[in-house]
Amino acid sequence: MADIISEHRCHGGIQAFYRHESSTIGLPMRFSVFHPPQERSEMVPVLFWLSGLTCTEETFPIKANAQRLAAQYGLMLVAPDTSPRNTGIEGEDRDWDLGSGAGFYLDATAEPWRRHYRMESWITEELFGLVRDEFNADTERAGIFGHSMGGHGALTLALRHPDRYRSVSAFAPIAAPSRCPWGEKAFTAYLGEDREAWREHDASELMRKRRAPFPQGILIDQGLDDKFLKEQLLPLQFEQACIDAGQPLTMRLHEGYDHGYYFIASFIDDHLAFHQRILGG
Ligand SMILES: N[C@@H](CCC(=O)N[C@@H](CSC=O)C(=O)NCC(=O)O)C(=O)O
Repeated sequence: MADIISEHRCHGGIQAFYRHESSTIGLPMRFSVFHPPQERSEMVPVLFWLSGLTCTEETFPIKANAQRLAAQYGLMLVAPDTSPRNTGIEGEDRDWDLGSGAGFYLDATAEPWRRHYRMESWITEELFGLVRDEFNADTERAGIFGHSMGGHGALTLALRHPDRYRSVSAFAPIAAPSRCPWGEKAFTAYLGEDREAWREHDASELMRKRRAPFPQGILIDQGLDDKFLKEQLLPLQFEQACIDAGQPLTMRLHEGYDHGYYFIASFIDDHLAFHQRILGG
């Protein structure tokens, strides 16, 4: 059972914030849900949003401006927090790109993270089931999208669980984490030194293995004034992997846009329309 933290009328629906005792994480976890007005009378498709480093479950509902069109389409939006919190692990709050706010959407296998840092299982199993059982969500029509670390999460969780998610898109994803400083730091800490294990959580590596699991395509938007583009994000690695795998991909590069939520808010409507085309009806 999830406890309501707060509820707010928004575009005829409800923007809600929840907390639940997660058996997967072993601690309380938070998430937000936009309930569209249609949910009062029918089951609605559900779109999971994964946020980036330093974000919480509040960042997307406050900054992305997604509720207006989600209300029109009748799409539920679920945004989980980005990591466990207050685990007691020494140094969990020391770095903004590791530990709190930086769960990387995988199940850690290395100490001291492995007990609580189980974001993949939480999102794909426990939270997915909670949304199905407690809300009027049709999880047979589920999609996933995200930004930066959350773009990495959306692509990897979709590729690792294609039975769960029928549609996937991303804004400025960390597209080849095995080859960038953010990914190398997180994977070393959470998965250990064995780079073979990293491949199972790297979207570009997974795409080469999975061979085009999304026939209706994948949408990626990337700003060209993004300060993280060249060192951390490496979208061309993913584009090449899609070409090699025969996976249809629309990769849009935008002059003048940076990494932040003004960029996301500028193109969020296109992403909602993309998912609605696949999940709607
Ligand atoms: N503290 C960092 C900047 C952190 C940052 O830019 N976080 C991004 C996601 S980065 C990849 O996952 C974000 O979404 N921030 C939230 C926001 O409201 O913009 C630094 O010092 O550079």
